[in-house]
Amino acid sequence: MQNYSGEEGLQYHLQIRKGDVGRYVIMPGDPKRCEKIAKHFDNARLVADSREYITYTGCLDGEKVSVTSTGIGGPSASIALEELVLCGADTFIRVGTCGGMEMNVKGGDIVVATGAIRMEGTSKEYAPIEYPAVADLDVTNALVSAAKALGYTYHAGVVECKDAFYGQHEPERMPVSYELLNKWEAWKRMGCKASEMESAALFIAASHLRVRCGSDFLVVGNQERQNAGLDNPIVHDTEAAIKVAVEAIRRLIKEDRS
Ligand SMILES: O=P(O)(O)O[C@H]1O[C@H](CO)[C@@H](O)[C@H]1O
Ligand SMILES: O=c1cc[nH]c(=O)[nH]1
Repeated sequence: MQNYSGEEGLQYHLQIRKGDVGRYVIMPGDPKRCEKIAKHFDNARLVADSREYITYTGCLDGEKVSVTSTGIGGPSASIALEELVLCGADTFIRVGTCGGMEMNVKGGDIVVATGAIRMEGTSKEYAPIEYPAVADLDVTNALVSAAKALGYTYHAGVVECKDAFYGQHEPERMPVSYELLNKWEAWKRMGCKASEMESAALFIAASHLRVRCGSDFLVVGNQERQNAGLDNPIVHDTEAAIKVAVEAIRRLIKEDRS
C-alpha cells in the first residue's frame, strides 16, 4: 500500500517499526491497561503513544514481549494486529473485559474465548460469514492451563462480538430490537459465555495473516443474572485476567523454545 507514515517501515497508526516489539504481544482494549500489564515485564519501556494505541516493550523469561492497546471495537483492533504483524509479532493475547451471558458466569470470573460470534462488521471485510472466528489452539490451551494453575474461576467457550455496546445492554431501545433480542436469545441457547467486542475481528484477521491469537477476559457483570434477580457482583479490577495472560505467554515461550 501507499506509505502514509512518511517513513519507510514506520507503521501509520501505531507509530512503531520492526525491532520495537517482540513476537509475543498482549492486547488490551483500554490504553490505560498497558502500564499495568507492562509492570509484569522486566525492563519495560514505552515505545509509542499514538491515538488509542500505546505500546510498551520489555522481557519475560529473557524473551522480548510487548503490550499494545487496541481501543474499542474490531476496526481499531484489526489495525493494531496488522501493523504489529508487519513489525514481526506472531503471537497475540487479547486481555479484555466482557459481560457474562451464561447464568453461571459471574462478575470477577475469567472467560477464555475458544471462538467468537461474528456479529460485528470488521471480520466481514476479511472473510465470508461462513468462515468461523476461532482462537488459536496453542494460545487457548496456554490460557486455560494458566487460569487453572492460578486457581481462578474460569469458563472456556464461545463469546459474542458486536459493534454496539448499548445494543447489548439496551436492545429494546434500538429500532432493530427484534433482531438484537432474538439473536441474543439464540446465542444464550447455544451456550455462549459472554459478550465483548474485539475477538471476532482479531481471530479472523489472525487466521488470514497466519498468526496465533487468543483472548481472556475479566467478567465485569452479567445482565442475565441481573434480569433474573440473582446476585450480580460488578468487578472492574482486571489484574486476574492480566495475570492469566502473562502466565500464558510464559508457557508459550517455554513451549516454543523446546
Ligand atoms: O475492556 P476492553 O478490553 O476494552 O474490552 C471491552 O470493553 C469495551 C466496552 O466497554 C470493549 O472494548 C469490550 O470488548
Ligand atoms: O457487558 C460488557 C462488558 C464489557 N464489554 C462489553 O462489550 N460488554
